Amino acid sequence: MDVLLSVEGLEKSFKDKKVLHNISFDVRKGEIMAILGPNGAGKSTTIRNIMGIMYPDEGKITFHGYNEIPRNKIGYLPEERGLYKNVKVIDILLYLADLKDYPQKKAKERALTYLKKFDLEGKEHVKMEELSKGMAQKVQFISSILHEPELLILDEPFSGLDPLSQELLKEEIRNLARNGAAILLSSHQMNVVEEMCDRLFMIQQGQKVIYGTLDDVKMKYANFKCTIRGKNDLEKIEQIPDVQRIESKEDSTVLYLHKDITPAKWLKKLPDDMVINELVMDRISLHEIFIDVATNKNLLLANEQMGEGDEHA
Ligand SMILES: Nc1ncnc2c1ncn2[C@@H]1O[C@H](COP(=O)(O)OP(=O)(O)OP(=O)(O)O)[C@@H](O)[C@H]1O
Repeated sequence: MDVLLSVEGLEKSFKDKKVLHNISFDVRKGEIMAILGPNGAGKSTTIRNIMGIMYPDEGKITFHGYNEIPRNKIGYLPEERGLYKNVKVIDILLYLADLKDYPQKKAKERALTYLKKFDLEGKEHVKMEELSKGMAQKVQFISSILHEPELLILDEPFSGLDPLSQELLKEEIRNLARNGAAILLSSHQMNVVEEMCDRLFMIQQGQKVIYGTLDDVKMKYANFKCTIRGKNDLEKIEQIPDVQRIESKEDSTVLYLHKDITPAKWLKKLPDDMVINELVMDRISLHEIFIDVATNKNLLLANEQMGEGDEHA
């Protein structure tokens, strides 16, 4: 896949506090790439540097290999929401499209199509201040895609949206990627990332901790866990080999297993008299990986496993 945006060796400090350390990743045409990390990790700072809202101390950002970032080819939904309040929906959409040199007639057609798609038909002449928060957010999303950007940067696009609107938005983001847009998405909703993204880049305290395809990350980093429903003595469960951690509730137990176990072999080690009403063997979720990384539990492991060589997997 063609690399559209390339970020190389980004460094950024605020006064004497360094908040980005050697951040490098790329976003390719037609992919949805997630940028993840705990609060304060450096996601928005990275995005603001890409958008030219601030400048890096070191490093290079290129678009199709060129240093010049063409603003009219980028769509951006910032973390801070809010468009001009005292302006009608259609006027703000056309104004923003015009700023990107996008033809007005086409912009109007697209605006009306998207308003309908996002359940905002008939709202084109309503003032922004009269919309609900979620409605205004959908208009802001429309403003970020109206000019058919090649690169779309979405900072927490789903926050504050009801489930139906989230689904509509997800579908539209997938559509845009299918049609060739490169999408960089920042989200704290790991289930959404797991559902939608092709690759992910995770930052912790301004440093890369994980970078790779979702499949790669799960294969290399998500150990197996075994959930057993059935009432069993904890003492007996504790005898089972290759278990890293046990979470036990009333009649359900989750066994987090060591890396490198072979599921079929491990299952044979369960005691014959164990009460099993139901058993599920799967890998830990991205949500659990995130918590492990954010609490530094597996930080070392993450760095070891996702070395430079894996980046272009
Ligand atoms: N303008 C600024 N001046 C000084 N420090 C800043 C500024 N902007 C961000 N920071 C600091 O940089 C670090 C990274 O912040 P950033 O907003 O990039 O994090 P984030 O990953 O987007 O977090 P969140 O998930 O909370 O949005 C934080 O320690 C923050 O306090």
